[in-house]
Amino acid sequence: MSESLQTERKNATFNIKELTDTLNGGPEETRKRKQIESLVFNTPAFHRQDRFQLSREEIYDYSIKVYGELIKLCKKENIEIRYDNPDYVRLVGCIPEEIPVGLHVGMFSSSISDQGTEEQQKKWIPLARNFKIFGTYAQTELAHGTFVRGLETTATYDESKQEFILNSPTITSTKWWPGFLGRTSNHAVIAAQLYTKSKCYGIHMFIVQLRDLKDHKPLPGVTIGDIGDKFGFDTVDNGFLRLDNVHIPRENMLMKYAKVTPEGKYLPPTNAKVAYSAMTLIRVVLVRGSAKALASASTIAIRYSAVRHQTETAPGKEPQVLDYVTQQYKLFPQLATALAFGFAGNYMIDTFNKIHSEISSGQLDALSELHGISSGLKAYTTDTATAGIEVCRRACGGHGYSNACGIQHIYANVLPCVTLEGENTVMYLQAASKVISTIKRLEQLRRSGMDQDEAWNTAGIELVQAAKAHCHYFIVKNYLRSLEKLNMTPSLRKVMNSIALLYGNYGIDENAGDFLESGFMTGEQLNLVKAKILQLLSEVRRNAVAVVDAFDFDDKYLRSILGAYDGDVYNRLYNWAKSSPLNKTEVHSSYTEYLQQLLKSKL
Ligand SMILES: CCCCCCC/C=C/C(=O)SCCNC(=O)CCNC(=O)[C@H](O)C(C)(C)COP(=O)(O)OP(=O)(O)OC[C@H]1O[C@@H](n2cnc3c(N)ncnc32)[C@H](O)[C@@H]1OP(=O)(O)O
Ligand SMILES: Cc1cc2nc3c(=O)[nH]c(=O)nc-3n(C[C@H](O)[C@H](O)[C@H](O)COP(=O)(O)OP(=O)(O)OC[C@H]3O[C@@H](n4cnc5c(N)ncnc54)[C@H](O)[C@@H]3O)c2cc1C
Repeated sequence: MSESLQTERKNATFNIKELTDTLNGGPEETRKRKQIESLVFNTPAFHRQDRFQLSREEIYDYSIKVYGELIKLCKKENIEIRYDNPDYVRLVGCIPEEIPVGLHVGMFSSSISDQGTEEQQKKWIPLARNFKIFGTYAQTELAHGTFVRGLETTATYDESKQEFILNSPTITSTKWWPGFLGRTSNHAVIAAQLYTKSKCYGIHMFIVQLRDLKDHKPLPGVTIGDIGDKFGFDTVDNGFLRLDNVHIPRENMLMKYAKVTPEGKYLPPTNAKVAYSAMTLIRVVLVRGSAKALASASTIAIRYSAVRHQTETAPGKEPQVLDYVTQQYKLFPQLATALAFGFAGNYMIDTFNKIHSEISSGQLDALSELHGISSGLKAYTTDTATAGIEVCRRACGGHGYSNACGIQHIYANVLPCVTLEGENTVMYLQAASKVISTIKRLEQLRRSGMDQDEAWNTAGIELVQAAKAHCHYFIVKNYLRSLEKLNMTPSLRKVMNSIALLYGNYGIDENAGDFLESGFMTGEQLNLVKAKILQLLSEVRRNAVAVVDAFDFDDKYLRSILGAYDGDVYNRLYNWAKSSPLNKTEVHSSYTEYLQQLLKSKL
């Protein structure tokens, strides 16, 4: 155990377990979480030491193995695989890899349970829940992702056969990006333009079988594969799919809201956007996912910054880098943001569950509001967390650039979230319409003679800025309100208040221009904010390691040599480097192959 970390933990002014329980929702929730997590951390199949030395194909193969192990574990422990089962969420939440079950449960199954009729749910949900089929959610196409109404895949109703014919009419209509589509899934919920009696009724969802259940070969009319290497998400076979007049029964259209009768008559839903419900669920999940990712990166960087000593500030005295105010200004706001986003994630999940049960009973009034706030918070938290995770990585200096740091994998897994489930700019624009000052701007543009679309586009930058400000304001308000409602000992509350005040003041300092421009604050007041930040950094310093310890991440989850709980960084780093495949032999074969000839040749 690193002496520096031991001292940090001894100096803490609050009870770490109390904060862990507070963040988990109580000691019983902590107990349940740790009990469930131990199932994963004690199953060797979930932890390959050489995971980051595997080829893309080996990693995919490994992810499918983990998929199978997870299903076996859930069956053995009688944990129902549902996104609304807390034990399942705890279990899958401690596996740091993106594995196929996420999309199968979080989008394929949830689309059917949210948008399928009773009969359709009775037929498909047991198959999905018992993994008799593997599904994905195939909406995005080669040429369209954001513009859902512009998708080109067609589903044309043939009333003589009472079937839909699914077709990819153009190269641009090829489904492109859906997770676990390329190699894994044998079914998909497919978004397609519905045609009946030669009329188009827009995007609807259809269950389509893609592969034979006996030998997993693509069915007739199905061309399918992986889209190739990506920036990250290397366990995921994001795929492409072309459909050449694939026939499916009429009953495969998800018809809880919109319907097509056997005679081909279209019966519209009360709100067409209910078809988008699967996206809303994942946007809600991504808010909490961003908090967890930033908390993980903060844990690694703050522990390492307590272990790392650098530069003599006095003869013979080399301080911990965590004592540098610049290092505190990098890391403590990330820690505060992770906590703020955690509370925002809790709010989002609670709000989603409340509105989701209303929607399930047919009350769709709050659908648009849920869409607005979930889109805005998804955009704001994924943007901010992605940037903050990189700040944490850079704060680890040279070893932050080694894969031994562990932050790279967190970053690579969070980075696509600024795009998937709705490209963030477009998502901000879903919340901006609620912001009064921007509306005034739009009205001014309209009065100048612009039409709505042109005015909206011209005001786009301000709309996005307004949406960000709205989301930031909401998160600060929700953070403070959440702390007020929590029972905490005075010592813990003091620490949490300092961190929350740091988050608020840091946000003002980061956006000082807006506060000045809007007249909300003077230059003098902004100087007071900067002074307050310095004071708060000093207050947080003493407890920073104890606060990240309270996140209670297992070393097997963090997979970080720099951020391990015991802080034994240098020994581990040396042994990790020595175990690199490149060091298998004293002399690498490239010497005899190439270097030796170079040395001998007369260049
Ligand atoms: C744990 C599981 C791991 C999963 C890993 C993640 C896998 C990734 C999956 C994906 O990426 S799936 C594909 C995601 N794609 C998108 O997010 C596409 C983004 N684009 C859209 O959502 C829509 O195109 C749009 C930008 C919202 C615009 O939609 P549309 O053009 O149809 O809207 P308008 O005709 O302009 O009408 C706006 C009107 O509709 C309301 N609305 C829009 N979307 C929703 C919704 N999801 N829910 C409810 N309401 C919605 C919107 O509020 C407007 O209402 P009013 O203001 O007019 O009342
Ligand atoms: C890792 C990963 C996993 C994915 N998994 C799935 C999946 O499982 N299923 C699925 O269906 N899809 C999936 N996707 C696709 C994803 O949902 C889309 O990429 C996403 O919705 C963005 O759409 P796009 O790619 O068309 O981006 P575009 O919209 O083409 O974005 C390009 C640029 O255009 C800008 N832009 C676009 N429209 C507007 C506008 N109206 N106003 C202002 N600016 C605009 C954007 O802001 C952006 O800067 C995945 C993507 C990734 C990266």
